Amino acid sequence: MTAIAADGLSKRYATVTALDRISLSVEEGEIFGFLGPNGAGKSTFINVLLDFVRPTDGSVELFGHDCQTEGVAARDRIGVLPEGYSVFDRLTGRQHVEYARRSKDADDDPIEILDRVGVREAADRPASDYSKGMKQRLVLGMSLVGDPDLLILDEPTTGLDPNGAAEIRSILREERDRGAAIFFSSHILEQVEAICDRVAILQDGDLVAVDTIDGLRQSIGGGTKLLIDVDGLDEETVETVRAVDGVETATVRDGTTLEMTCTNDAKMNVVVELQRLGADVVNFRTEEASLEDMFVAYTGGGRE
Ligand SMILES: Nc1ncnc2c1ncn2[C@@H]1O[C@H](COP(=O)(O)OP(=O)(O)OP(=O)(O)O)[C@@H](O)[C@H]1O
Repeated sequence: MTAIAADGLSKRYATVTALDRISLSVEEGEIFGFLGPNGAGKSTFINVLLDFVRPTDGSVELFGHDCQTEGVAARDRIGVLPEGYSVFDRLTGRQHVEYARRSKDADDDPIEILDRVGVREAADRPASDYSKGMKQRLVLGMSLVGDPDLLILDEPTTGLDPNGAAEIRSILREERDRGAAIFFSSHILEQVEAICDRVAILQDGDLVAVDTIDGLRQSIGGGTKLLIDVDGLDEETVETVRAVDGVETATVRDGTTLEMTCTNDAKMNVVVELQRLGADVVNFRTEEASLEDMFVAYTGGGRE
């Protein structure tokens, strides 16, 4: 079933278009990453899902229920890790999960939930004593209560060390495998790449790409990056290469390597252009494009 269906969703503030006619859908059983530079509109989109913000135009549904006009039904089956969440300082971890259990009318065992997110040892300590990463784990645990069909997570691995981030990724995979949809925003591209089935890239309120990571790769230079080692590489050479038709990005790595994403047709033209300039090419190789390369190619260099 479709978990999220946005149709022409727009949000305008006085002078800013935070979302510009966004249409996308997220299905149950998939992990969907939401990427974009600062100010792209990611939080605004999530805030419309939660009805903290009202759209100017268009609509969005969760499981077929409009987020604004049928809010209670729309949010009945979701778990949320919001941006800038706060915990109740005087309540223990266990009491937080009990609170989530009551409000969702669920019967999960609080200790099992706390164990799953790695804070079982701190179950009976007040949340004010928790570190930032422990608070993040606790709120993620609360979002899992009641086996929601959709998890909406704003930067779920913020504040976690690499092991913690890997544990959270494995929890998200388990949730996906039991059939839930996972929608999460992140600025950690490696994490998105490691876990997402599909990715959306948002920039200045526009959806510039929605695809699988492989699909994004294929649309940028056949999924490969070209690396050319040039003796005495100078800025003029880089600028000239950048201007070749079909070259999407061209940067310098380690002072001597020209790193580029480009269409397949452009590859030969780049080599020809380098020869014309009299550049001394010492090596030529390709590498699989990373999500970061794709993000730069799509957003023109902006990064969160
Ligand atoms: N209440 C508001 N009033 C006016 N403009 C706003 C408001 N909330 C957001 N905006 C603007 O809308 C745009 C999108 O902001 P949003 O917070 O959704 O971006 P974001 O992608 O979540 O950014 P970040 O990664 O920095 O959190 C920005 O230009 C922001 O300044």
